[in-house]
Amino acid sequence: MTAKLSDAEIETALAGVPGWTRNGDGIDRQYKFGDFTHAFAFMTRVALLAEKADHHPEWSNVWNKVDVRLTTHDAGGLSKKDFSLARAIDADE
Ligand SMILES: C[C@H](O)[C@H](O)[C@H]1CNC2=NC(N)=NC(=O)C2=N1
Repeated sequence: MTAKLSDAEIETALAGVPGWTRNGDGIDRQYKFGDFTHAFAFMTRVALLAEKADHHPEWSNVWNKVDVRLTTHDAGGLSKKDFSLARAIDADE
């Protein structure tokens, strides 16, 4: 079982993922690209990172924008896995 982080732990972890915003039990970030194909290529890369981590985003895509939300369903809130995947996504940009 993945441990749910406390508010204090979340605040500390947020410092390591600039650009992400906490909203309730998740963290959110919007990515904008030059066009749809670049947005979709990003989604493909993230899909591979998610599979490798066995931790998957809640996300939507409209043309050149991708809205990503990370939360841990098994924990019912934010866990270390969310911040780890956020860092992996941003390291891959
Ligand atoms: C069985 C599988 O390992 C689990 O369902 C994984 C898959 N990906 C997941 N992704 C996210 N965001 N939260 C989870 O709790 C989760 N659990």
